[in-house]
Amino acid sequence: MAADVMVCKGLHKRYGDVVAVDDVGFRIAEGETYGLLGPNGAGKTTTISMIVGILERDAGEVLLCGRDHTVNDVAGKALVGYVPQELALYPDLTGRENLRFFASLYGLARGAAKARVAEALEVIGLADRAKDLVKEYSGGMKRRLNIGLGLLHRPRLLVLDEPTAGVDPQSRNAILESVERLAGEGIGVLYTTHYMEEAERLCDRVGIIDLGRLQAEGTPHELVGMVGEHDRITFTADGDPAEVVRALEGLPAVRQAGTRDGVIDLLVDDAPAVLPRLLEAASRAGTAVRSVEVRRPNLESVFLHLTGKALRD
Ligand SMILES: Nc1ncnc2c1ncn2[C@@H]1O[C@H](COP(=O)(O)OP(=O)(O)OP(=O)(O)O)[C@@H](O)[C@H]1O
Repeated sequence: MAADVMVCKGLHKRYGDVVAVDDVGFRIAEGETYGLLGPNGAGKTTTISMIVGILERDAGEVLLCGRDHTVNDVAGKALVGYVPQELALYPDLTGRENLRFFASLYGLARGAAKARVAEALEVIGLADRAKDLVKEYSGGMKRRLNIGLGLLHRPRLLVLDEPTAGVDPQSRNAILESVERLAGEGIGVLYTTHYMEEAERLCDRVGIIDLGRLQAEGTPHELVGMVGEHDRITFTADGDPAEVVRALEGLPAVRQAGTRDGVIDLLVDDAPAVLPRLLEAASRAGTAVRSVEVRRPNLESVFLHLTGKALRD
């Protein structure tokens, strides 16, 4: 089993009367991408700020690669690459100059700095724009460069706070691909987002946070299984919908069948597996299916189920 790069337990933070984080704990292994998913104000940024050691915790524990990590732990900070939501770039320098400057802050020697800067530019897909001034970059390119800054010292844990919020589709894809590549190289990734499609694509495990508490945790598949919802298939077909329903409702995988505004509506166990048999049965009953729509429960349904809220409010 891969070793843990980060373990936190019992994290707690209060701002006056507001309990921002309440007894949060989870672990991230080498090469694992962990998604912290929650709506605005859920406590994501407060949690990661305590993990990276820029915010004092009221209670709890953070271990990075097995060592206790606090705000005063300078050596521990070398294990973490933190990419905040806000950009920390010099607009009048080029992309490469920004990276070089931050490499010098990390105390990297000239030769090593050059190699790490080239490596970071490649991972974030900006090698061909490295000579351009950052003020001429798009918002998404700036975000990518911001991620590059967090990689220069080769951290064991990369913490990304909503890295794709408000970026164009091309940069979003470049960011997701970079994360996949870094995790493939063994870096542990902590990723916060409102976008459940990103969590479904990237994250090995997801923690759902709301009102400062972890409401559930698991692989996307486990979480979706927890809700216990069925897949839904809706058909439009020629002929009498009631007759089509009669032909389909006896099939073993069909949990429920009915009609709604002339549309046939089925709840089934495993839509992709059962769909060919349904189409066959419909055709045997003499109906031509005109359209089919399949909807499967996803992290959004889990979130709604647990909190009664949509992820993006
Ligand atoms: N410095 C602060 N002072 C007072 N309250 C704060 C402070 N920082 C955060 N909070 C409060 O703590 C709660 C959690 O905020 P946090 O920023 O951690 O949420 P979040 O999940 O990161 O939200 P977002 O998705 O909007 O970034 C919120 O109610 C917020 O208003």
